[in-house]
Amino acid sequence: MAHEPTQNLVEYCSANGINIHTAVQPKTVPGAGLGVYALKYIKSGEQLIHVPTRHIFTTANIPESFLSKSARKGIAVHAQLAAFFAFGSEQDLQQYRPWMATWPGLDDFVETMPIFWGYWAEQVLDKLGWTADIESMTDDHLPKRRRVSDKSSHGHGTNQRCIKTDGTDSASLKQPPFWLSPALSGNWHASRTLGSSLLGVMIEKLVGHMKSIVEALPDLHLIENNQQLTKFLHAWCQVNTRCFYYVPAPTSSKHKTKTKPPADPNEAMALCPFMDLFNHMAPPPPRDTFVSPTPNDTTQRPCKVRYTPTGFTVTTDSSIHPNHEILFSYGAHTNDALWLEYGFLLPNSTNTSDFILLDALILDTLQPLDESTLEDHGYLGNYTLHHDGSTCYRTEMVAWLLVLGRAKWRKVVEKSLDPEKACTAPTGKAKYKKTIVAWLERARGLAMENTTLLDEMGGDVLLEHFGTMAAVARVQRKSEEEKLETSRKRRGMCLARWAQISDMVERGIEKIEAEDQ
Ligand SMILES: C[S@@+](CC[C@H](N)C(=O)[O-])C[C@H]1O[C@@H](n2cnc3c(N)ncnc32)[C@H](O)[C@@H]1O
Repeated sequence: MAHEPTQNLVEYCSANGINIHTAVQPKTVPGAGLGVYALKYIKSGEQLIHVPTRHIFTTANIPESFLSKSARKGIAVHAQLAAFFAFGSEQDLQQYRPWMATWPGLDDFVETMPIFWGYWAEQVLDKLGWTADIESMTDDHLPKRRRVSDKSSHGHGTNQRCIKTDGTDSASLKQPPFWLSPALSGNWHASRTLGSSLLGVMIEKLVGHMKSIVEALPDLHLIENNQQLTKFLHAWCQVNTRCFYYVPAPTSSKHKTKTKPPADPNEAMALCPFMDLFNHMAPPPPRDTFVSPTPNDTTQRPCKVRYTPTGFTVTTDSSIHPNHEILFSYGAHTNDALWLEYGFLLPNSTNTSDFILLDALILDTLQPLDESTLEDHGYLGNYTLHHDGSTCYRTEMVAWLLVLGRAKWRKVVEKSLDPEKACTAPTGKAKYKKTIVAWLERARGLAMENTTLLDEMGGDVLLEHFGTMAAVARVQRKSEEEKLETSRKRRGMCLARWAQISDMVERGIEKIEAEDQ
């Protein structure tokens, strides 16, 4: 009987001096691909894994025959790693195959990561200069109907007919649609947009990476050939979701000083066998340093990951019970960031790092002079509502501006006074509360509206908004039924996020209403 990929990986690790605790086993986690489980009770402080430095994969492991030193200049580490795992020669990749065999398939990313969907996918292809003409040279087997991207304008040249996703033939979407959460799309579906969006930033990064690879390795035909383009995107997502922050230790004992980390932390990227199998849990609040945990404290905490000159070490930071999943923390990320970068949402209640941005809703209610006053004092924008319903200090300061008036508010800020104490009007606090509640009620209304609109989407409209990036769809060749099913799943993720946003907003309203007058 053929070995399971996870069993092969364990054997590969053991043969290569990668030390794995005997009570640790990778296995499938419903809804999360593979994960790592405890077979037996594991105490807090036990070492689970040690990966020697020679098995940490960095750009130093990419052979020059694939990418010369001079060609690497100006190519992000992320892009170099992705290109190697996508297009390295079989001879070079062979040694990593038992490890790579445990990585997720293309569908896992394409289904869950919004960069592959609808409007956003079109943005990627447009920025890459992916065109129907190039497309038709490489994909002759495709039915004509699905190759339409004729760019012919209808009437005023604003409504290009253009299929860049696997949806139906339709007018391409000109505005970022609201259906993702506001932080991802930059759009609350209110009159103001948020300006920047997490997804927009990711698209710029991806496109920049791809263009640099096209320049360095033109023979790959990365843009002209859908297979190649898809292969790169797949590897890019593997690297994005599996990398670790890593700065090499000094190479000799003579050079004891630590290697200087790169200015851009994204350049300190490495991949690491087995360690990339751990799923994420939100980081718990920091422990009170003066109180040691009680012996019967059973709260599970993420493992500690440390880099020492000999390699990476993973140690438990709490006891783990048999058959429980052992987890890492990928950092204090909002659910929007987890969705964008990793393609999943944590249940609202478990992500204490979650928050949403209220900027568009708050700025909508301000006069231009209010905005310039806030800007002059460094309070313009970045207004957050946290997962527990608390609003940030910046939001509160805007509410106080509307209560106190500009002149008094300026004095409060310049003299670092407490605005509540500085407010002499008897109805001041009530007005302050009412202002914040009004913003949150607007958020509640939009969340409900957007949910209803999403719920009502069906058939072709659903495919148009949630279709897969055309270049990728042409490689996947899913049936119409499968495409619709995938679109429904994606819509389901959006609905789940809007439900989380609604819950946060409800908690916010309850919290502010419960405050003393
Ligand atoms: C570093 S990999 C972890 C191993 C991965 N599950 C696998 O099958 O190879 C990160 C990916 O795991 C999944 N993941 C991690 N934590 C998760 C969680 N708490 N819930 C759902 N999926 C999770 C996401 O697909 C993410 O992109």
